[in-house]
Amino acid sequence: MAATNLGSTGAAAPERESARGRKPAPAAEAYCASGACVPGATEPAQSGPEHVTEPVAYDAILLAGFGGPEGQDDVIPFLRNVTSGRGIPDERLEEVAHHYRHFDGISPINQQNRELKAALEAELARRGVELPVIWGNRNWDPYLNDALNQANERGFTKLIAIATSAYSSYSSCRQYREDFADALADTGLAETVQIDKVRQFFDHPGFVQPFIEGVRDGLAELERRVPGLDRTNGIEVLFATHSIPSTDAAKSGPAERGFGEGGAYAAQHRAVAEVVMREAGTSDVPWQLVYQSRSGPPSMPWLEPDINDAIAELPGVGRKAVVIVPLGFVSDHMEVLWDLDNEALESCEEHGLEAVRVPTPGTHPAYVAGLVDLVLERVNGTPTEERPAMTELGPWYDVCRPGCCENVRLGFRPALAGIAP
Ligand SMILES: CC1=C(CCC(=O)O)c2cc3nc(cc4[nH]c(cc5[nH]c(cc1n2)c(C)c5CCC(=O)O)c(CCC(=O)O)c4C)C(CCC(=O)O)=C3C
Ligand SMILES: [Fe+2]
Repeated sequence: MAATNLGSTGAAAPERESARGRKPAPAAEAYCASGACVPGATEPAQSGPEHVTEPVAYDAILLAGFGGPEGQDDVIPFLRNVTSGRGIPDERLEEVAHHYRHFDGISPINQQNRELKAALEAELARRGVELPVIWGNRNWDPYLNDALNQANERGFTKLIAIATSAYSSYSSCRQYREDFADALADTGLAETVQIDKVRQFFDHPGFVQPFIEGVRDGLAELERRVPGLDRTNGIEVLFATHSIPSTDAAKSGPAERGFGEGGAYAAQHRAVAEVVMREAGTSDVPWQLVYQSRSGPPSMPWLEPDINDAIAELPGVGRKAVVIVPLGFVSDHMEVLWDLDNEALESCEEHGLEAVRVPTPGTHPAYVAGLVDLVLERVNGTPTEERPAMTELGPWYDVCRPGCCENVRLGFRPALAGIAP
């Protein structure tokens, strides 16, 4: 999270272990579970379909979250899990811990995922879809391993995963895929359980709709608060997302598609922001994409500008009010509560700017229904041209392309739901 400095202690690309201290899965069978594999082949497939357009009889949905601490005693063990393999001493972790300490050591993220799970179950029931939802986290209890053991006990062998993360990058896509492979290896289920994953949903209407409503309502609220506010000059819409190391950004998305600086990660955010401004009927209002929550050593370049630096510039160009849109986030977790509602809103106050922060999708009915649509797309094998996507970049891949979202700093780990590099 913001203003921390968590460089590793220097060991270059250390051998990574899972949070549970086991070695990663061997590659071949891991790739086969993605459906991208040639039957009988011993080497991972080098090519395969972008979209799976054959129906698949899934047994259950795997809701994969980030995980967060739920009490003061959980905080350091949780941070050790998140930073596992980077050799960061506990004293440095305490710097990050103070955000969590401030909220009694409780991240809201697990409760938000419990609520999302319940909302998904209700929507599935409403539509008569008989797919149970199993929830597991990358970094905290209930872990992905627990979810897979539970799936196995219930006799489920084909799982369709939803990761609570919308865009393409190492942290927001590939790391989930790697952790699926690790969890199958840890639980000894790599031979029996198949995990596929729904496409990244940054431009799915269900994810975008809540932001469209949020921008519309946020602007109306500012116009109420500041009489005579000039929309074309007085307001700035700041689309905020998690900063990532520039090297990760450059590697985000399939290697063969040139997305320019910031890679697919920045391109997807820019494209969605444009759609939101158009659909909210606010194309006359100035906007920009800004980044938050950087960590790592200052010597390492991360995506910029930082939201607080961007805010500081606004009074100089005549802005009196700001709409902050947490475009990179699916729920009001710590990054939103601390880095936006605490730090960014404080920056606005310091610079004399009226500000509103619009809601994240959370359990918005459109978002929940959209996630169910994404699952049904895979159950039914929906043809590419029938898949909704609000930007020209999508509909994104069901099966990630070779080398997609690789992490050059941490090195290669096998991943599910993709084709081998
Ligand atoms: C793109 C992105 C998302 C959005 C996509 C998604 O939603 O998945 C995201 C989400 C989240 N990140 C979270 C927490 C943390 N992220 C960390 C570290 C990092 N995140 C990164 C990126 C992202 N992170 C990166 C590049 C690092 C540096 C690691 C490295 O060098 O490779 C650290 C370690 C300390 C630090 O470095 O600050 C923590 C504690 C929580 C939980 C919040 C809660 O508890 O409510 C959530 C949802
Ligand atoms: Fe993070």
